[in-house]
Amino acid sequence: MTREFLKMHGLGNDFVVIDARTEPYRPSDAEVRAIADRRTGVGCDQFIVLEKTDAPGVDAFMRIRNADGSEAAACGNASRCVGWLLMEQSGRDGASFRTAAGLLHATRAENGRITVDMGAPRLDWAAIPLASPTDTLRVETVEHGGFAAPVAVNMGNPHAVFFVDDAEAVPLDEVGPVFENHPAFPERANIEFAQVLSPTAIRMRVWERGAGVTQACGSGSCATLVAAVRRGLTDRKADIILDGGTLTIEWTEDDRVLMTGPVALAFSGRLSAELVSAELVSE
Ligand SMILES: N[C@H](CCC[C@H](N)C(=O)O)C(=O)O
Repeated sequence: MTREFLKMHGLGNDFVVIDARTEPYRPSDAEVRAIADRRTGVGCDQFIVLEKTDAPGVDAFMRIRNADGSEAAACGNASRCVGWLLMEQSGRDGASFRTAAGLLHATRAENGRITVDMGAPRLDWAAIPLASPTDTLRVETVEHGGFAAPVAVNMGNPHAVFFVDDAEAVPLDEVGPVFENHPAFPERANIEFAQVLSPTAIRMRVWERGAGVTQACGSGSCATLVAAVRRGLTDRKADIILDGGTLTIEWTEDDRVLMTGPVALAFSGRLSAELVSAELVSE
């Protein structure tokens, strides 16, 4: 059995997308890792499967898997790509789809960009989650390597946002995994390093849980804006300047986080039967 896929990305954060709404598909961790492999597979940061849902007005359930096979409940860049795909298929200017974190709504924005309402941030220590009761505005237990205590934010997935003077100088490959796997984060965490440039602009680089350094992180950009506002560093709407480009994030007064940015469809293809049953191959 082979599977058609689409290769998409949001600012270089790339995805293999499979529409399994008519033929269910629940790949094993090994299959996901094999498909995500940049030499022997298609290569991607996240593997996205659209699953059938009977909920009225909801077009699909979006299953998110990191390159390491782990499942995540939010992926902002993939949400924009899936929102665009669903709108292209329906001919409508909006799409609603569900993730493990809740219901998302995508709409068209100007210049071919897509806006996704990523919902309300979760700010309580237990919602991040953190290992013990902690002030999420300054998580002291995570201090390491000269980096001041981060802000913890959950956007459906856990994030730790470190504010730094120079984002370019952060040794991501060295400190990323230390913080991702820090015992303060029982479900691990996505790690953002943010340099505030102005009240409406932040330079941010990211080490993603389950994927490592990526060109962009949509949920991480949302978490970064929320963290900056909580610290009084920016306005409630700002541009997040990532390695792969810029996202515009707004934390509205009625507690919704709106993310706007581009989407791209790079190519389509077909997974070989060997790749789809990678578990057999890797045994
Ligand atoms: N690595 C994330 C999932 C992908 C998030 C990112 N690609 C985005 O655009 O939000 C996690 O394990 O929570």
